Amino acid sequence: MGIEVRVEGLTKSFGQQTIWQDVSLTLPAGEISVMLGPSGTGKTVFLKSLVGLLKPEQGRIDVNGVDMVGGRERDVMEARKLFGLMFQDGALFGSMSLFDNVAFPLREHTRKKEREIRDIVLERMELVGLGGAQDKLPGEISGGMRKRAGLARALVLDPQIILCDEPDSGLDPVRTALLSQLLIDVNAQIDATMLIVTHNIDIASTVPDNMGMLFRRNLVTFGPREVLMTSAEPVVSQFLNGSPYGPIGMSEEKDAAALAAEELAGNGTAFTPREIVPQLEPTAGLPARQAVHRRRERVLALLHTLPPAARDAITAQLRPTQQAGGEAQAPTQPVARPYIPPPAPAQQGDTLAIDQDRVDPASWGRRPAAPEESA
Ligand SMILES: Nc1ncnc2c1ncn2[C@@H]1O[C@H](COP(=O)(O)OP(=O)(O)OP(=O)(O)O)[C@@H](O)[C@H]1O
Repeated sequence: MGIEVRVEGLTKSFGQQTIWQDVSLTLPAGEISVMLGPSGTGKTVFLKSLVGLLKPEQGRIDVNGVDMVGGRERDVMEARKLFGLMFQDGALFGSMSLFDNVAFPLREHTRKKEREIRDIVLERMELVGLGGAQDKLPGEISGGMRKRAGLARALVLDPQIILCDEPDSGLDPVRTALLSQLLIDVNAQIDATMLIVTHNIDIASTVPDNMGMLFRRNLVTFGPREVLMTSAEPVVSQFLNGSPYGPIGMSEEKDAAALAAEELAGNGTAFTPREIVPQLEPTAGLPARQAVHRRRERVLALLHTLPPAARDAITAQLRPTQQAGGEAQAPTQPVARPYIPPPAPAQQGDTLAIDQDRVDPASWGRRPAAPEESA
């Protein structure tokens, strides 16, 4: 199971510029969380701080008993091995094949033999739908494939915490929907704690268990997804609705005069309640997400602390139903799948389609057929 990440009172500045201050939140073990926020609000800085690559001036980040801010560098380096990182652009080495890119962390951080490395790399590439593409160079493949290669690389060290920085950037809507499904499927199979930074509302509304938002150097909110989805905060409403009207401007925030002018023109940030889209479920045939059951218990325990709108939304979805026999039973999970048109004919490996055979959990630990065998 993934590891809980506890952030307390975190403040980060670069010189005179405060990026965010007094940020406190907990990423629950094995659950998927999303961090939203306009450009430049410090989401990437937050991810880099979690893994100890940037050092906030104040606060602590507890990962498996190690403080990633003030802990001994040797302990921080050790704790860093618990993380898998997926960067915006895949961050692949252009001169290395996909195989070598994905193998890189294993060669750098372990003493595994090449045969074992090969097995792990091919498994993870298969998991993300890149079976057969191991000899390609990053420059020879599509942006979607590069993302998936980045995800495969993030998975090779069996991470217990996965951080994804804008995994959807540059992807078309279909690839984004398939990527959302892939993130859910990966979580179902390895039960890792995941934090995804994204601007994409489709990912935000269908993938995470928890959501947060950074704005004006502060964490606006962080908690069960229903809290943010039902929030009447103008900045949250504006962001989720993609509206030009509200506190977010081109240079992050509008001044009071600009906001007053919008109000006068009748373009104020009136709250419009939005429908909560059901969360995606793992692809048929994969194990159920273990986090769902843990989250149900956790969220029900903190229900009384949440705003009424969030409480109602959660109660509608989570409250165990009392059956005639008296036994409490969890409600069936709502099923929501984005419409995915049939994939166009594609070259081998040049699609983000989740092929059932490829992601069959039984394939874990089994060496997939080499391209010439499967051709
Ligand atoms: N190493 C650094 N030195 C100085 N300033 C930095 C550094 N890294 C980031 N910043 C500044 O921190 C701020 C937040 O950057 P960050 O990349 O975290 O934003 P973001 O929310 O991820 O933006 P986007 O959504 O556009 O990717 C920016 O003003 C950026 O210029």
